[in-house]
Amino acid sequence: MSPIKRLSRAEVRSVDQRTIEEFGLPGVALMENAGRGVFELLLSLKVTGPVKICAGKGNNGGDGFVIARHLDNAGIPVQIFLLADPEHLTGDAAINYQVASRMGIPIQSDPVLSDPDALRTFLSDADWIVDAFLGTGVQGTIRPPFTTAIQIVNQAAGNKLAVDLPSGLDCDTGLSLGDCIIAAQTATFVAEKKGFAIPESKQFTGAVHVVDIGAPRQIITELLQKQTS
Ligand SMILES: NC(=O)C1=CN([C@@H]2O[C@H](COP(=O)(O)OP(=O)(O)OC[C@H]3O[C@@H](n4cnc5c(N)ncnc54)[C@H](O)[C@@H]3O)[C@@H](O)[C@H]2O)[C@H](O)CC1
Ligand SMILES: [K+]
Repeated sequence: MSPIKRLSRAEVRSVDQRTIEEFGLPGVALMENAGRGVFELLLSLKVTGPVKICAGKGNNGGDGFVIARHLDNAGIPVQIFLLADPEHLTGDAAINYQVASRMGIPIQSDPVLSDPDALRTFLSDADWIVDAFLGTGVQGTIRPPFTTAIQIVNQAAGNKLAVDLPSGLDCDTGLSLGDCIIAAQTATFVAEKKGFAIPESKQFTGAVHVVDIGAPRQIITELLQKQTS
């Protein structure tokens, strides 16, 4: 069996950048493929809903908005909790927030988690909880209010699916950055992350699924060849 392809945080973020800058594919197309891939994984996991999307301020949250749109289109009940101010969303995440909002998908936002009980209530009837708080943009120890939000998600009963990586996992070391989502399933984009090779990461990732987001294969091949050279 060929060795599992794994990329570092810097490598996988370069895939995004090179796809957009060298090949000209808009980032929102990558986000669409990412979100669609997670939606299809949820279907394969026999999701019935309600699905609760926990979204952050960056493109990991943006993936969450795409996932919500496809679930809503499929008639599966879905709601979004945004741990950010919608006004502060930018780029592809802002685009997909706007679409989800205009579709009437219920969205509650609380940028500083002023009401933790509202998040507990939001999660209390979840079939699946989708962790779209933080992805490869994380650096350093997890900061409030994500520390409390991650703890509340971990205490909730629903099945957890992490988008790209469990929020709070260092994708290069495979270790927790203080607080980390404990997921049953992780849908990771482009390739497994370097840290997933560390056995300790399994307690956070659960079962890992690689989602192809349509980045040109040359970029990934070059990165993997550099690793072996
Ligand atoms: N090629 C790909 O893999 C694609 C990935 N996509 C998704 O994009 C995210 C990465 O998005 P980015 O906007 O760069 O960052 P995040 O959303 O992960 O987080 C940014 C957010 O987090 C805050 N933050 C940073 N460090 C900390 C910390 N220690 N504690 C708390 N908060 C922190 C920061 O302020 C930002 O607000 C990737 O994971 C994928 O999900 C694309 O959608 C498709 C292509
Ligand atoms: K995540």
